[in-house]
Amino acid sequence: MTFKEEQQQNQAPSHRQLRDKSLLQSDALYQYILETSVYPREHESLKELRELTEKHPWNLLAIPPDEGQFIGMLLKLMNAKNTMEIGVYTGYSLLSTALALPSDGKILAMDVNREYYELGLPVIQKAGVAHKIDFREGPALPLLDELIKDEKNKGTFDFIFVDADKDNYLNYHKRVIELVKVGGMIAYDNTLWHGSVVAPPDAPLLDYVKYYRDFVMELNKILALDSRVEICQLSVGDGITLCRRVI
Ligand SMILES: C[S@@+](CC[C@H](N)C(=O)[O-])C[C@H]1O[C@@H](n2cnc3c(N)ncnc32)[C@H](O)[C@@H]1O
Repeated sequence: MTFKEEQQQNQAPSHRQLRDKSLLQSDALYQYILETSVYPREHESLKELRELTEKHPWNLLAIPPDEGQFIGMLLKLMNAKNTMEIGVYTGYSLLSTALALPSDGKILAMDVNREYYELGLPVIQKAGVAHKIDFREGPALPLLDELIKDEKNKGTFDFIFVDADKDNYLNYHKRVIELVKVGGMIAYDNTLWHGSVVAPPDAPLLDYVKYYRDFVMELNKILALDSRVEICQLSVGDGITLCRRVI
């Protein structure tokens, strides 16, 4: 089936388009994964946060629960302690990270909008992990520039999750590559961008999907050629590219 035909057949909203972001080909399969792996083990507070924000108009922005579970597992395997998140929204990925870090773990979290963060904050506090979070409100680029000015910050982060404005991902990459440690990881979210990275130029895409597609494709091209990182692009959620810094 062509991309166009697939789009036309998907008039009714499915998890791929609306509530949960996933590139899996059937709603039933996605539901099966949730029911057999995520939901029985999802931390009570993640469930609470998901339920609290379900009706928020931008809830689609949050990573899906299977991706949260994946990030949590990855952080534990890496023994990550010092992390950063660019793009917090109401905090689903932030809480997934905070729960996976040790009690003295840290997350430097940035978002232009504190209101979104504060919506989920009570749940994060109730989970007893708010002390791990240092939230900074504002555009991430100047905050990163400030961090880089201080040599002491360079090469100190175990894990950096980038999930904000896609048209700035390359600008983020230029900066976070200096902040992550050799052997540490940067993870870029949405690198398959609703599957649009392989859509023909005339595909009937939503405006915001169309607008960011070229930026995402450019990022993918550059990451594939960047010898400073070893990459692994996974079709989890909307696509996540893991970049392990090697030099
Ligand atoms: C996709 S959402 C993040 C979702 C979040 N990681 C989660 O899983 O719940 C993107 C967020 O990036 C924030 N954002 C957009 N542009 C930004 C910028 N220039 N600097 C920092 N945050 C930005 C938005 O306010 C929004 O909350």
